[in-house]
Amino acid sequence: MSTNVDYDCIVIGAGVQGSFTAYQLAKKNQRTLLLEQFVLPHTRGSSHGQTRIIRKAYQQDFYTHMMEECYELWAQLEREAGVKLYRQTGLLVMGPEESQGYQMIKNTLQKNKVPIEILNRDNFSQHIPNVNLALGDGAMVDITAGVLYADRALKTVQRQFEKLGGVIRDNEQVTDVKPGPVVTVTTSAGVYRAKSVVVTAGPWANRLLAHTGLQLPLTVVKINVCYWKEKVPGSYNVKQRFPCFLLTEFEETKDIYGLPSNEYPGLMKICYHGGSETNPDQRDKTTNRSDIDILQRCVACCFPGLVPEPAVVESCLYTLTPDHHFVLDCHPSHSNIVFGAGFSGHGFKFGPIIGKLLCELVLGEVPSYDLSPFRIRRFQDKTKSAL
Ligand SMILES: Cc1cc2nc3c(=O)[nH]c(=O)nc-3n(C[C@H](O)[C@H](O)[C@H](O)COP(=O)(O)OP(=O)(O)OC[C@H]3O[C@@H](n4cnc5c(N)ncnc54)[C@H](O)[C@@H]3O)c2cc1C
Ligand SMILES: O=C(O)[C@@H]1CCCC=N1
Repeated sequence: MSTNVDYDCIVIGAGVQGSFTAYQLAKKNQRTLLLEQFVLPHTRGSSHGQTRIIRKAYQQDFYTHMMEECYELWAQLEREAGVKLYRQTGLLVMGPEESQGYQMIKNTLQKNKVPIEILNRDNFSQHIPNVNLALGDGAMVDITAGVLYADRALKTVQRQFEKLGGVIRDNEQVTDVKPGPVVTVTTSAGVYRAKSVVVTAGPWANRLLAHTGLQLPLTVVKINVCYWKEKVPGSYNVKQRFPCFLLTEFEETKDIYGLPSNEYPGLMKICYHGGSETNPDQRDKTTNRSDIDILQRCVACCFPGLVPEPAVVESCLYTLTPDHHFVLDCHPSHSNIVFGAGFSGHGFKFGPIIGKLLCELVLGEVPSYDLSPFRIRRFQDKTKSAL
């Protein structure tokens, strides 16, 4: 080990993005430290919970392209660790047939030859029982989509990182980051020096980046994670191959999405893709339930086999960018500080590819994908740099 650094790289934040980045760095023989402020596993950020949707159904080609490789990377991790992380269920996409959002998803899937099934009003209920297709809505199924076992995935990638010689220190909050050719990271327990640092701090990203003189246009919102009881147990169950779903519009508001009942017996997860702004350290002090009113109307209208009142409500955080695209970049003044932030409520499925891309940025390699949709220069006047 060289005398003036403790690690080649320090990754700050052990959510899905930091954990995959640390794992990729260790695979490239980088001596890597992964720091986490809470005791692992925890439920205070964005990566907790048992399930997430994985899909290629996106409006933008660039996400669909990244997902092609990402499915392979998930499968590779499953093989390496000998665990099952993905279950194919398909994703039912419903939305006003003529709307731009619905048509853009359909075009992207067709253009990229993703296997899909278009359903019409006559064969819909035969394929998808217990769901009402709203008048004027179209329906299609992204066949290869499914469920990722999120908590298990996080634990698995962290264990694989440690097997590669990586070090995880949890219950250790980063309190300062001093930029320079060698970056000095101060925590609640000590001081570490590294050639480079990756900030993957989720809802706390701006708090960390402030030490480096950078602020991104990020908004943190609290999501009410709602579970709905099946009237007939099993009718929306993953074992019955009930699909995940995405409703691109309901009452002209944001998307609504759901996953088959799985983690809690007899309860299906259905959430509104939005929430109210919060301070991540005060998450439980604020409760806005206006989204739950919308969800109740949606459940009553489209899911007649569910009790239209949530049986369980949990909390999770989104960190939103203005365009809802991720931020993957190097610090404008310190190229050895790399960050991944603003995953805008849809980043989990991309974990393996985000890890690969952030690792490439650390190593100064040409990124495997065009990063222009994710660079900070797109924000122009919204990015505050004190340097
Ligand atoms: C309800 C909900 C449903 C979702 N559904 C989907 C889905 O179906 N499919 C999908 O692909 N995505 C989904 N997402 C989005 C996805 O879960 C997130 O994009 C992803 O988890 C973000 O991960 P992250 O690593 O950036 O953040 P986090 O998981 O929040 O990780 C950041 C970590 O940094 C740590 N940290 C912060 N500051 C410090 C510090 N100073 N010192 C040390 N550690 C620090 C935090 O404690 C935290 O552990 C959903 C999100 C939510 C909330
Ligand atoms: O990322 C996902 O697939 C889910 C569903 C759509 C909205 C956000 N998260």
